[in-house]
Amino acid sequence: MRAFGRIKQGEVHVVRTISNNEFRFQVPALDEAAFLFDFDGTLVDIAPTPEAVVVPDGLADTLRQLRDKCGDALAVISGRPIDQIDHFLGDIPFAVAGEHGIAIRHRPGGPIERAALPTLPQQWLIEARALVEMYPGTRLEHKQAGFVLHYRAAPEAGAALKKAAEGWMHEADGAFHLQAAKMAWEIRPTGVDKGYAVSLLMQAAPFEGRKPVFVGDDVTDEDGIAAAKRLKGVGLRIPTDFPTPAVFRSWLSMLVGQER
Ligand SMILES: O=P(O)(O)OC[C@H]1O[C@H](O[C@H]2O[C@H](CO)[C@@H](O)[C@H](O)[C@H]2O)[C@H](O)[C@@H](O)[C@@H]1O
Repeated sequence: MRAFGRIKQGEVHVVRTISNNEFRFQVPALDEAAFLFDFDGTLVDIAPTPEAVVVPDGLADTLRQLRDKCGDALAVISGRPIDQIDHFLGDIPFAVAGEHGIAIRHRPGGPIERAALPTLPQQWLIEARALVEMYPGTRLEHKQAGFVLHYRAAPEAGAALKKAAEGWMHEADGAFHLQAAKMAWEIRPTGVDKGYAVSLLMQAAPFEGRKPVFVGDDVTDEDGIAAAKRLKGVGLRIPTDFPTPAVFRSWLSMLVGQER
């Protein structure tokens, strides 16, 4: 499904899909806005595995144009580590926040700043490795500060993985928490989220003084959406405001003036 029309009345955007559904929201003008986008399920479609994601034709060009038109104020805020966003998007975003805000690179070529957080208990990793061995099709994605148990290829294993993770969270006594993700459970240190990343990025150039427009699709994105709204900006979610990533991308290309 793709958007095929947009009416802009002042700052009100109306996206109409081929099936004639209508989505309305307000977005600041490009010279007043800062854009902070989630990656998986927002800029790109969900794929069977994290590596299988495809950056659709035209997206890089659209994002470059957007960055150009909003004074460089374009960031990607992802649950993925920063190097994976670099792999898919290269130098397109000005800033990148990875691991849900734990790692932030504020400017192109700049250092990656990591939040100081509790160290992941190695015993959980050992147990997680054993667990994914027990359930074929599941997989472990190890991040620096936590890990993800994926069950997209083995949906029937989701409940068992969750139960194990809940046991670890009981031991963690609040230092870590369990995040529901898309066909996955993520174990993350408590204290940093995408809202923190939005707030931090918005404190410095080229984002400072602009109104944040955050777009995401998952539970973890709700913190980014809330932070953008707190900062007098806009928080939009797929599927509430855009039915699919494809419609979101169509809207983006219309926003920068390449009507599709
Ligand atoms: O914050 P995001 O940029 O949306 O990243 C969220 C997680 O995305 C990845 O997993 C999800 O997307 C995969 C590719 O579409 C999919 O196969 C998987 O089932 C999803 O859970 C990534 O692997 C995670 O590290 C991110 O936290």
